[in-house]
Amino acid sequence: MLTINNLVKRRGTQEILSGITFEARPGRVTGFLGPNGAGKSSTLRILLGLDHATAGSALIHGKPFAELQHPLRTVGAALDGSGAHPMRTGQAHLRWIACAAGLPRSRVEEVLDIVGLTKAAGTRVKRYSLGMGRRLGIAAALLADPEILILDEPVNGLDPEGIRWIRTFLRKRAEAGNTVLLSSHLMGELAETVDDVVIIKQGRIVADGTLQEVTGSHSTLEDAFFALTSEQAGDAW
Ligand SMILES: Nc1ncnc2c1ncn2[C@@H]1O[C@H](COP(=O)(O)OP(=O)(O)OP(=O)(O)O)[C@@H](O)[C@H]1O
Repeated sequence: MLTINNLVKRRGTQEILSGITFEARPGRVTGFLGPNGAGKSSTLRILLGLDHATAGSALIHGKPFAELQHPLRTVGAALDGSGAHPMRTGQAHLRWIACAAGLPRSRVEEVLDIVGLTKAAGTRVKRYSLGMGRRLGIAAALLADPEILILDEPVNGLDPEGIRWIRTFLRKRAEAGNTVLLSSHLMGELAETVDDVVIIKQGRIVADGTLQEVTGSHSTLEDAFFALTSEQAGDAW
């Protein structure tokens, strides 16, 4: 369970998060959606202990990330890129992380299989496509088999096959009882994947509910998203 409560972040004179409140629950895929610069990554970075909040809290099972007893077993995250050295193979990258985290080597082969990278395990990361890099980032996040998965813009730039794979993968994760939180500025690709939707615009939550609730009277989630996020002129996309 992820609980974000009245989160505020100021950078200099700019308030980039203004009282963000929402939850992501087990067994569900929660889509954290909003245009570029809305504050999605900033929220996720605070949740993962990579940045400090000015006020409010972002808790994982009721605790800040830094206080988790078993952080890797609790939460896995893939933010931008795979984070792998381009000259390393995907397998070597994962073995290095597994070793540092005290996880068995055999788990590397398991996660390579889960993300469909077994055949490319021995290929250097510099030769990976964008989609393969995403899969490698997800594989690293899965190494300790965490209950919670947090992905920042997982479908951005992927081809239809890659998007389909991510959708199926996330649905399976949630159906197994895990909590999945993903951010995106793309709506069309996600409507079939998410159970719950949180929409952020200019550092404020403008909608929060089940997919059906947020879609409301609009014909699609994409229409609802545009209606909720394009009220003011001059919004950046
Ligand atoms: N390190 C930083 N220093 C200063 N401002 C920042 C920093 N990181 C983010 N911001 C600003 O905070 C705001 C929110 O940015 P953030 O990256 O969280 O948005 P986002 O919703 O993830 O956008 P995107 O979809 O483009 O990744 C933006 O105005 C951005 O310019």
